[in-house]
Amino acid sequence: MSAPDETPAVPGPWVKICGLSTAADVAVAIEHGAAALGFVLTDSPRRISPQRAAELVAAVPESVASVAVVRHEDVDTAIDRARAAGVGWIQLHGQRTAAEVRQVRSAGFQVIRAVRMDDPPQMFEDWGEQLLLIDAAVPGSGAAWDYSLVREAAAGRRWLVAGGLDPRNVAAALAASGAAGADVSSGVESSRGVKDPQLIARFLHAAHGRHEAGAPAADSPNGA
Ligand SMILES: O=C(O)c1ccccc1N[C@@H]1O[C@H](COP(=O)(O)O)[C@@H](O)[C@H]1O
Repeated sequence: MSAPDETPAVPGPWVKICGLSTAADVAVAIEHGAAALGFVLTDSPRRISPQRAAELVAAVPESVASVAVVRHEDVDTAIDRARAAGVGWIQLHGQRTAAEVRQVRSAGFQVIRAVRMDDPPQMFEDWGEQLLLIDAAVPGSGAAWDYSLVREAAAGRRWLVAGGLDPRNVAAALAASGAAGADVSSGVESSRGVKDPQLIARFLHAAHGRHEAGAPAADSPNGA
């Protein structure tokens, strides 16, 4: 379980790879510098059981945050699933309240609270979560948006940009938005719900501004 009091100190942006379901993809994400790994415990093509998540989390070092992703579940259910998965973090999507964030924190979890880029500015205020996550207007759609639009509203917050990111646009999205990190699911998949290890590696390298000699450019299709 990884549940530090603050977001782990990693050099560069804090990058989360979401929707992992295989040990091989977990290993690639860790090897290439992911700060956090997301396990989807809610309705999604990427959904896995808490028990499967626990098997994967067992191989995640303390320095990397393991995150249970939930959406419509009530907080008690989210906490039960996260405990069964052995994660230290819960990513809360859906309509949430500050009281729910406090309840999850009181249960011992770090919190990523997801909001939409077109939410009213008060939704970007600090409700006690470790990180805010600002997603597309249609969360999980994989659609890119103008990441600069929330720069002012989110200034002063420690937040992750998400929605439609891929190896080609993540560096520009980080620069335009002022976000402390990025979160991705669709943009590192070869088909819906199927992660591509090469895209995971390219995404992490691009987000961290690493362009190793011999590595295919991140701004070409599929990095090829
Ligand atoms: O990844 C999912 O299937 C998912 C399901 C339910 C809630 C959130 C989910 N993922 C999060 O969605 C955003 C955007 O992802 P994408 O890169 O546009 O596909 C991201 O924060 C994921 O953590």
